[in-house]
Amino acid sequence: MAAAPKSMHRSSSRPQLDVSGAAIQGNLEERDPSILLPNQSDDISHLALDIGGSLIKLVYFSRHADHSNNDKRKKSLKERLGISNGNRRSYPILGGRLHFVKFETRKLNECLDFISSKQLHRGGIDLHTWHSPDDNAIIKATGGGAYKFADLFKERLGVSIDKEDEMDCLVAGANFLLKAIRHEAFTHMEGQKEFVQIDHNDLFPYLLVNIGSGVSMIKVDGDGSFQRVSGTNVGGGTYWGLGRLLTKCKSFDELLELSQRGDNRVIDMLVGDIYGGMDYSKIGLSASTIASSFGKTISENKEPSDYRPEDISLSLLRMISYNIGQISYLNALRYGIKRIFFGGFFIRGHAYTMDTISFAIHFWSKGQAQAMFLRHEGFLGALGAFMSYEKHGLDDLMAHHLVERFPMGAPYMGGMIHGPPLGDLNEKISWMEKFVRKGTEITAPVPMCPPGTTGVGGFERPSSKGDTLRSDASAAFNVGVLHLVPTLEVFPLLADPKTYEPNTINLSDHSELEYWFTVLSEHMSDIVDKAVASEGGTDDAKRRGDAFAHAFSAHLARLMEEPAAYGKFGLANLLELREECLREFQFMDAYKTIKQRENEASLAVLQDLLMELDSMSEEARLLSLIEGVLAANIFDWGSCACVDLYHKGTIIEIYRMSRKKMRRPWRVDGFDNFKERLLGSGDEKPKTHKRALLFVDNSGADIVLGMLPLARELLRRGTEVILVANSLPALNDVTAMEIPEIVAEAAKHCDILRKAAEAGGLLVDAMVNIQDGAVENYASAPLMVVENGCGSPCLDFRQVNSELAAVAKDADLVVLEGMGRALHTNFNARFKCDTLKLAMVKNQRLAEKLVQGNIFDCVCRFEPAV
Ligand SMILES: Nc1ncnc2c1ncn2[C@@H]1O[C@H](COP(=O)(O)OP(=O)(O)O)[C@@H](O)[C@H]1O
Ligand SMILES: CC(C)(COP(=O)(O)O)[C@@H](O)C(=O)NCCC(=O)O
Ligand SMILES: [Mn+2]
Repeated sequence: MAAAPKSMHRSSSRPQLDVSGAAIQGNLEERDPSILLPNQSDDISHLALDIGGSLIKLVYFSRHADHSNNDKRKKSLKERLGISNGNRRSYPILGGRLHFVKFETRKLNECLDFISSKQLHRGGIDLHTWHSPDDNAIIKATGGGAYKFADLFKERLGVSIDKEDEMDCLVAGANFLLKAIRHEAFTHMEGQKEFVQIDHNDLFPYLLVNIGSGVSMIKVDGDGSFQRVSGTNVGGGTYWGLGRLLTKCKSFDELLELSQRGDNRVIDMLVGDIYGGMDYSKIGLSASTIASSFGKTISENKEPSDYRPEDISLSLLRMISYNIGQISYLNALRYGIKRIFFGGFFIRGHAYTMDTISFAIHFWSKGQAQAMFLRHEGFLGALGAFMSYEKHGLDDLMAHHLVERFPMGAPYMGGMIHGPPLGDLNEKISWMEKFVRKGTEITAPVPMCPPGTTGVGGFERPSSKGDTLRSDASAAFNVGVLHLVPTLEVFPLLADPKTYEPNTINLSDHSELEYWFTVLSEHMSDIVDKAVASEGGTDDAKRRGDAFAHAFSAHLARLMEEPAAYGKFGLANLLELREECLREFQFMDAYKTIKQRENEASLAVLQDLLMELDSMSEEARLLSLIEGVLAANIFDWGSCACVDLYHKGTIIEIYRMSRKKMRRPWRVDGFDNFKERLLGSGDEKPKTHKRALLFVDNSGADIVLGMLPLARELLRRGTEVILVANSLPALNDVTAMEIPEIVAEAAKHCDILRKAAEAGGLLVDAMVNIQDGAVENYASAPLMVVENGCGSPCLDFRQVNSELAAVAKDADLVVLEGMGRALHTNFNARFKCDTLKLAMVKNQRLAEKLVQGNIFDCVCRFEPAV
């Protein structure tokens, strides 16, 4: 075993920064000196490299200690529900994060500094297989640089490089991405990006074209089964190298940017130039088709400096992209392959490059073959090298284990600031402040005029007009951090997991995107106020609040410009992004005090409500309970309309007003069906539900006066009830952690709840009994709490906590409550069991779109098991 890396104990919510030995590198007068934190490291890290001719790609994994199994309550819940891990390892994979970073190969030193500042080379204390017998740390690496720089790595970092074959790695990386990332591949035609759903059973064979410095073409037939069938020396290095010679550009991005303002007709010889302005229609060539790239320069007596660098860059880019497209097509044809995936950093997410390649494939194959691109384009080799570590278990990863997040990652690019992802909060904020001071929008695009009419083989007009090229730093936003969460699973009650789509609203409709952009922007100041107040309103909190606002605005602006920048992104993702962004700036629970206050106020009137309910007939009570849930769902701090309302009355006043306004029929009214299912009709007594999962929404009146009384009714009828709540806070939503306390308080006023909570192990006193194994002795059906595995106001049933998935197997009733979980997401979702969707619509546009109604209308939708 290697010596343990210098790691520190730190709480998960507020990591400490180890600044011992911190030093500013280089010239202090420099604008952005590098800051090295030599003793700071992630908890445990593993690293793999792909050192290419142009770029070094780094994939590293940081693992965070998992404390979840220490929870006493959870353990007893597991026993109660018969969820056990037995002797087998509970999860085949480690939880943690995969980060993607790149450096220019010519700046290898920056890369070495980065690795050493994060101690990435010292990872793997608990997996001795990742170390060589002589205790030397080993880093897996591929690409030519793994050979060329092996000695340097040994010298500078004291690590040995374990060389992995480049082609093996490319294929392993591509197969992994295509299998594990839901929206990894996309087509790009005429400026339109479209994500492709890959059918894993129908993936092979495909042609993988990796456009790095040079180009490799690999026919892939399966995992580890492939053949490099071709390649070309005219690749990314050619574009960058020739471009540099011809334009004097200092960076690749500058060259690419130039192309966006270019007109290649000045450089390229077109068919029209040869045919006196006419088409050569007999063989299908229009006058604007390029007959000969750079051909026009032969007939003019000009020096290279007489041409505009913009035009040169565009001609070059077209020539090379088109050429690669054409050779790819020929190879696809040669092997009868229909799907071609393009990777490598030459692509650079650049619309024009992708359009040109797609055009070539489409044109030559007459639409038979399709070009697809990959979001992690340049990281295939590095990922493959990472996969080659034995026993990391990543091969078992499935799409539902991965959650992609988009933190403000700019400091990692270009090696300006080296620091750990969490500890560098301060630097992150400084970085935000610096950008704001400079008046530079972080995501500001470089303006681009649509190039003039040019043509390649009938490619009349480059269609990626309006396209933008971002600096490398912000382009890094395209690829987020992949969170590996082994505890996530597909919800087993989904009727058809394959076709399930959580989002109801399609943000690829630009007017929708614009609308939600405005709503979220308008809500910004309120959320910042709450967040800052939740942290005591200190100067530090204000500074973080500002940084959050800038970061989230930057994300919004970025998405407005390029809706597919972060992959397929729905409203649920957008709302979750906001919560994640708050957490990134260490606002762990912005609505903490509001939630407490509302819980207290509601608990104070619970007893009266329960008495009132108990005086009713069964039928009247059921209606009153559902009315209660709908009325109490008004307490939503995420809705602009509701926030306005709160300035006008107390919680109880608003609740009463909301109840008073309840008029049936509701906008969607399936109450009678639900009632019939529960109470039956005539003499027929229906079967009692065995287990109900109640997906709860907001704190305060919503949970206390709405969902708890409904739970109580089900319990009293003999149904086991599991309250399913968020794992992490989102707006004023109640979290799973907060519920036991609320239930304990409510149980003081109600025998039914008390007995059920005791039976469910929710009351701390009751825990003692449970450990005696006295579970069966409880007369009451149990009330339990399970977390859903997410921290968003919406819910994606493809990725829920494994405990929830386990308890769902015996459930025969699902109740989804609230706008986020029942309308924004899952309104159209179908389940294998009876389902009740309850929500008040607190947004006018949504009301119109979804239910052809108005704000504050209610939805009560009952769907019997399918
Ligand atoms: N920031 C950059 N610096 C240099 N080249 C870049 C950059 N971004 C994209 N490229 C392009 O990507 C190519 C390298 O792609 P990559 O997949 O990393 O291949 P390699 O492994 O050969 O370095 C370069 O030749 C260039 O065309
Ligand atoms: C974030 C929410 C989905 C939460 O609603 P809930 O699930 O609590 O009913 C909702 O507040 C929302 O859509 N807000 C933005 C729309 C608006 O301000 O009108
Ligand atoms: Mn909510």
